[in-house]
Amino acid sequence: MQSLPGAGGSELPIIDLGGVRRGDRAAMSRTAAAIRSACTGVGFFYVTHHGVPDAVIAEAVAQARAFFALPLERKREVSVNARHRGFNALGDALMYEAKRPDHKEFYSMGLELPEDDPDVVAGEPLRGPNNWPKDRPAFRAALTAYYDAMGACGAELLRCVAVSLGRPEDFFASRYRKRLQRTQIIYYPPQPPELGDDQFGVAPHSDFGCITLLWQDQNGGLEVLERSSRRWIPAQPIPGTLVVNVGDLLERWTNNLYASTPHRVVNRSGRERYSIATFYDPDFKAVIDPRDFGVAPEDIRTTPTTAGAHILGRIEKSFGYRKKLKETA
Ligand SMILES: O=C(O)CCC(=O)C(=O)O
Ligand SMILES: [Fe+2]
Repeated sequence: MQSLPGAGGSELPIIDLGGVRRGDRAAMSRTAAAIRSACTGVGFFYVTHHGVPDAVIAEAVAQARAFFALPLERKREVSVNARHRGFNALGDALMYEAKRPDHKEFYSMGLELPEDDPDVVAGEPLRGPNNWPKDRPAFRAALTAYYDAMGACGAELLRCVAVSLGRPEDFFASRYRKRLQRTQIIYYPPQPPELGDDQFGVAPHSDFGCITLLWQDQNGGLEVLERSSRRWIPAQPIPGTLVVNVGDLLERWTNNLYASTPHRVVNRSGRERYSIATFYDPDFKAVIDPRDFGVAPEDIRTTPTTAGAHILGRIEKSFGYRKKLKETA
């Protein structure tokens, strides 16, 4: 059952992580095969028994709702900084050649590193402490717990991904010692129909990094471009699951074996939609080399890079605030 598309009425595969999390060897090979099939196909799947406690999710969502309900000037007190930490107002993110900026607000956090961390001192981009609202300790606690639990789930998933690519389970661990994991709470106001068909909550895009783990509420609105049919298929909400997808960096790393699939969000529910996206990405200096997965040097399709250079390059292109930061620097 576990790798069958169509399970639970969804058009995307549903993969059960429970066996792997219990250390069951047979489950590992089954799950890795299901992951390989999903990643070479549609590039998206749901995971069940993902191990992130319901209470951790519920508290992060409650804190997200309370944060976005604050007056704009309060949210602007933690406006996004050069390390890509903090609040982005409506209109701050423009995907690719989209006509209009995304109709969403979001708040980003990452790995909490002190100012005296050697990589922070050395000026490694995107590194440093988070940009926490001052008077909201419960917000910080909830998001930190969520970040850590999602990080554990991401590590578990990548053990399966490693096996799915014929590598030892711990292949990714040495590339994730100081991970560039970014977690974003996202708020999509109800989208008035008069905004038109070229207005999106998130315009069509593919994700920058290796894998994304998404919690979404019950309102729906995420759609995935199925390449074979050129059809946008809904990633309908399924309680108790996360939606997982391959990003551009893993596509590049696997020399296009795994598919980083375009997706988009339109919140037509008439209600407020909340989601939490976790981009579970490697160390800044991690080398992205398809030879890791047995690709012959003459077959490699892209130039070598590091995770940090790739992700930073994509962030620079997608967020208008970075241009403003440079102008005022
Ligand atoms: O909110 C969602 O459902 C998806 C968000 C997304 O695709 C992204 O932030 O990259
Ligand atoms: Fe995305």
